[in-house]
Amino acid sequence: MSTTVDKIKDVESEMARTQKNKSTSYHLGQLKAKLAKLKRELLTPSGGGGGGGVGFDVARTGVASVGFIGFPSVGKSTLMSRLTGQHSEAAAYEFTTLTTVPGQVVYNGAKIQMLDLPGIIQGAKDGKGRGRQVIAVAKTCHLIFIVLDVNKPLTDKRVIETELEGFGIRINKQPPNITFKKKEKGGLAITSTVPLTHIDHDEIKAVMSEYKINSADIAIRCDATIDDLIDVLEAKSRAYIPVIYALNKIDAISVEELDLLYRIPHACPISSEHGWNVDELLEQMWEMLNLRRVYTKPKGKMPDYSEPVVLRANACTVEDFCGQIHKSILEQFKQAIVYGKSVKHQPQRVGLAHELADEDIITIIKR
Ligand SMILES: Nc1nc2c(ncn2[C@@H]2O[C@H](COP(=O)(O)OP(=O)(O)OP(=O)(O)O)[C@@H](O)[C@H]2O)c(=O)[nH]1
Ligand SMILES: [K+]
Ligand SMILES: [Mg+2]
Repeated sequence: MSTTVDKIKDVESEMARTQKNKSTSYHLGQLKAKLAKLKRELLTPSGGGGGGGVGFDVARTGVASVGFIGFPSVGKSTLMSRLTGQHSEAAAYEFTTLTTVPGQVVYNGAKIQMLDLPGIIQGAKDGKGRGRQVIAVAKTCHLIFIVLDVNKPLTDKRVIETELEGFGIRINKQPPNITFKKKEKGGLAITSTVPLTHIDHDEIKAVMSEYKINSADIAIRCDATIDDLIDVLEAKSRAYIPVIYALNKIDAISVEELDLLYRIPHACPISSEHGWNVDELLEQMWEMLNLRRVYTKPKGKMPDYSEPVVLRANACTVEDFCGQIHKSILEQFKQAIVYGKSVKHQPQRVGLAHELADEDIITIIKR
């Protein structure tokens, strides 16, 4: 019996043999969908092993977690110790770190968990080394630092990205703007609001049929690729995670070389060893995490600016705020009075569903 890895190789080589043209687009669509399904199978084997594994899952603390991913000896642990004060063993030999090492940074009053992880190597997503367990942890983080050694060629960047993408992580990307609604009958009705330059309807039909969806309304609102469509169908095994490229060891390069590095999007050149530019890295981290600080103002008093309640952008309603303070507040909740960017009038009375903005000030009125 051939293994999933064998099957993947077969499909990949068939795709390589097949030229892309009008008459093969249906077949290629089928192959791409098959490939996506096989890859998912590989990541979630029935016997387990696709998940965190012993020593890899750690208790999550703080409002968000940031995972460190990179090849061995790029300086992840040195960065960890530098940022958090939590000692993580660093040394010149590869695979110094063998498990997840958690630490914490308090930034703008928000507790942020940092996860130093073992190095990964090419082929990690296919099970080389402990790569799968490592990437599985990264997949549950709110932000990933891809740590790169500036002395190594930047092809390393591409390799790491491929490893993460192969595991269903989508880097600095929003979910494709495609929706579909299954129907009992009537076939596929495909509508698009922009011209589709990468896919034709045959390819879409082939993919949908591989997923056994023969009748549905499909609305495409972006110039989607077939991979985008597959990402939507595989939504459960995809994670859209922001990434910052921490370009480490800049103490070892010239100013001219450093200048080139600044052109890489989402990059932050640093020296973990010397602590150079790590403030900038934290600032970028804060931007990317998109957290919201909400200050509590007891009735008739000044707001408490010392200890904000910090919310994530996907859970930032007044209800989420109350939940963070104490569940019992919800039972007595009458309304909230809010000052700040989330309201038109200063102040404004709002209900539980109101979404709060960064640095809003809130007073809860009880019944
Ligand atoms: N020159 C220079 N060396 C650094 C810097 N950061 C780390 N190093 C050195 O790089 C080597 C590896 O550092 P680690 O922090 O152990 O790297 P790692 O990525 O955690 O390695 P693994 O846990 O083995 O994957 C050590 O010898 C560090 O002293 C830096 O900013 N500049
Ligand atoms: K090391
Ligand atoms: Mg390490």
